[in-house]
Amino acid sequence: MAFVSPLGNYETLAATCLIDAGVLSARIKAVEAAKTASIESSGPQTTQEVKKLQLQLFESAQALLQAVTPPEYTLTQGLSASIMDLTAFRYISRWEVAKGVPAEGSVTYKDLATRLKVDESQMKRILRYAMTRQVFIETPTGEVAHTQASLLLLQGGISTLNRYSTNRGFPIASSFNEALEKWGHGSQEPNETAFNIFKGTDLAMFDYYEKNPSYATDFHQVMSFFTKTAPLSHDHIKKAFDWSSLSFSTVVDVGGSLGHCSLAILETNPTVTCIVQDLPQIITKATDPSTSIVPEHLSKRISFQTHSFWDPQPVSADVYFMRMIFHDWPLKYSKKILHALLQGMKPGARLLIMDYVTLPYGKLSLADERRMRIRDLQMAVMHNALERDEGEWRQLFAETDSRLRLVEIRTPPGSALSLIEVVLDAAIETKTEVESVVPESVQEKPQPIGIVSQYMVPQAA
Ligand SMILES: C[S@@+](CC[C@H](N)C(=O)[O-])C[C@H]1O[C@@H](n2cnc3c(N)ncnc32)[C@H](O)[C@@H]1O
Repeated sequence: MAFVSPLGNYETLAATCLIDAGVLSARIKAVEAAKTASIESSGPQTTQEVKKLQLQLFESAQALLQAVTPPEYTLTQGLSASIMDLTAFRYISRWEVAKGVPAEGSVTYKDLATRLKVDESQMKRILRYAMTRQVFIETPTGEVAHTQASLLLLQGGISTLNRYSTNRGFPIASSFNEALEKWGHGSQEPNETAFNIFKGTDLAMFDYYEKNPSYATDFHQVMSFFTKTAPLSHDHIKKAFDWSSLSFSTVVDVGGSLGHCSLAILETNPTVTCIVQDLPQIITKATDPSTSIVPEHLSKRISFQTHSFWDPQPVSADVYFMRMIFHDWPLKYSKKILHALLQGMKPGARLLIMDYVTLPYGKLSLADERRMRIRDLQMAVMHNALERDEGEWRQLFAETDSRLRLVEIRTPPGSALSLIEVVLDAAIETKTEVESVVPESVQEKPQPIGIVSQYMVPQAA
């Protein structure tokens, strides 16, 4: 007898949709009424509120849809749809179809095909499929017009992400099985991945990017797009830790890219200085006046240093900040990063890791659960890495060095990332890199319970 997942009964799920729909409609009506009466409706805040309610309804509807989806659908028709979504979006992105359609009004298939220099019949079939996903629409006179979704393809961030997902993400992920066949199951080597099969390279992804900076551009654009989304907003960096408690401290931002996180930290405390470390290509970009993102008023308190986190940490600082670094690396390599960092850390120094902390299966809404699992698999196919739960974070610290004490895990409301605060205790013994067994002293030592409060996940990362 198959296990039927407890998704709740149909009436409850449908009632939730009805309530959410009612609240959303009422809010939209109130906003419209305020506009008609020329009453000041509070602008972006109102738009945000409506979006939030729309998202709530979308999530309730997904839960209902999931409950009523026939079991065979996901494995058959649903799968065919996923394949054709990717095929159509890949075509649309490659031949920049969105740019050929006027933002207002419509265009005939013939004129559009001529504009794009493609075959009209092929294009029409692709677009008619995409229309089933609300991307473009056919007007009553048989012409092509934009929908809200297709218009988004004219925006930098979303079109870059769409191009990256269809051209890179999809072909890379589809090589996952080949990577396992070639290198075996459970490899922890970052150069034995689906990415390596896809590119035919023996370089790990970030090393490949260092050697092929133009190829890396898309990735960095996608990262910068994600950083602007609410769940990865810099505000969470400011709120996750009491930066004002630091006095004339130096923060080393390891793998800090162009320094965007450090800039957020600097804004919280005028006595703090930051050193951003990253690979040579990135530091060149960060310090080149034409690509630097550092505003004049913060330039005296931030510096950049070429440093690979595989090498001993050259700076002895009060605080080390590492955001979205460890999720790119499996246990074996994360331990190596920590060992190299420990070379520069003095007792009492703090390591602030801002990264994902996954929750046990089933603790999140279906939509959030799915987003979390997507990210985890992205790490698997790109790097043989993973998103960690609290136990896996504890394991990483305990297996690296018994002096690394996890103080607390905090998740600011609305943040996809948690702040994991770790202190280097003054202690007796440092484990060597080759040892991987958790020593008895650590097993017996009561660990503080981490606080994983509100947990939200972004669209992807
Ligand atoms: C996922 S990005 C995170 C960037 C930034 N910390 C943030 O939160 O947006 C990973 C960063 O690690 C850097 N990186 C990769 N390998 C590195 C290495 N060996 N040493 C230092 N930085 C490295 C990459 O260049 C990139 O900037």
